[in-house]
Amino acid sequence: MTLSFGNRLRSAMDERGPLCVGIDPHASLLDSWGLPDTIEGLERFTFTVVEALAETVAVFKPQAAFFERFGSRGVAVLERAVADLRAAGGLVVMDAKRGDIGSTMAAYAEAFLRKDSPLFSDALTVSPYLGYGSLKPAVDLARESGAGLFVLALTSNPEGAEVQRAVREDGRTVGATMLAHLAAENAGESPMGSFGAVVGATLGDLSAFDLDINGPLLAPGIGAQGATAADLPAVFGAAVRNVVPNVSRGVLREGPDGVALRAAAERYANEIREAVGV
Ligand SMILES: O=C(O)c1cc(=O)[nH]c(=O)n1[C@@H]1O[C@H](COP(=O)(O)O)[C@@H](O)[C@H]1O
Repeated sequence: MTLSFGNRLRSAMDERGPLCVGIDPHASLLDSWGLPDTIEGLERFTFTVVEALAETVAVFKPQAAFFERFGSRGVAVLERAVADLRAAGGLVVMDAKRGDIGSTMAAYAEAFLRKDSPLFSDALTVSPYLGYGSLKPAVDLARESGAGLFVLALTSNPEGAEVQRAVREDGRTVGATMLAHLAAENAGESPMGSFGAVVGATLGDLSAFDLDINGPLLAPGIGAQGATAADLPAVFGAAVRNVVPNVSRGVLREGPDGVALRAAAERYANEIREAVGV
C-alpha cells in the first residue's frame, strides 16, 4: 500500500530537514552559471542540481514553466529530473499551478497525479480561483495515488491580496475560506493530511488566519524575495511545525559548483531547523 503524501512528507522532513529547494532554471541563472539559454544549458543546469542535492534535500519543486519554454525537449528534461529525484528518495512537488473547470481539471490531474503518468509527482500546486470545488478531480486522484496538492491560499506576492483578502458575504476572506476547505480535507489524518496550502513567508503577521489545517504549508519567499528562516515563527505561529519552506534562487545562485549548492541547501536547512525548533 502506498503511504499518503502527508505521511511521506513528514518522514522526509524529519530525516532530511524541513527544506524544499525550487528548481527554477531562469535564463539569468543559466547565464550566471556560464551556460547558454538553450536546451543543453537547461539540461546541464537541471542535472547539476539533481546530482548535488537529490540525496540530501527532502523536497524539490521544479517550476514547470522554465522547462515548458523549451517545448517538448524541455518537458523531457523535466520528466527525467522528476524520475531521478524520486529515485534518490526526494519528494517532488510539481509547480505547475493548474486550475480549471472540473472536467478539464480531471485531465490536469491525470497528467501529474496518475501513478503511471510520465510526469507523476508526489504533489502538484493548484489554483483554487475557479472555486475550490473545481479542484475535486485532483483531490480524488491525489488520494487514490498517495499524492498531495498545494492550494494557493495566501501567496507571497503583493498582488495576491486583492483576491485572497477580499471579504465574502459571510464575512470571511477568500484566503481563509481556502484554508478552511483544506482543514476539512485533512480532518482526522495523522501525522498530517496531504492537502497543503501555499502561504508566503513574506506576509508578516498572519494571526488573523487559522493556519491549523492539519496539513503542510508550502512557504515560498525565503532568500530572493527577502524573507528569512528567522521570520518563520512570527509568520506561522503554532503551525510552524508543518511549514515546508521553499528556497529557489537563494540556493541556485550558488551554482554551478555542486559542493557550493549542497552547502547552501544545508545552510538554509540548518537555519530553518534552528528557527522552527525541530
Ligand atoms: O506556488 C509557489 O510555488 C509559489 C507561490 C507563491 O506564493 N510565491 C512563490 O514565489 N511561489 C514560487 O516559489 C518560487 C520562489 O522562488 P525564489 O523567490 O527564487 O525562492 C517560484 O518558483 C515561485 O513561482
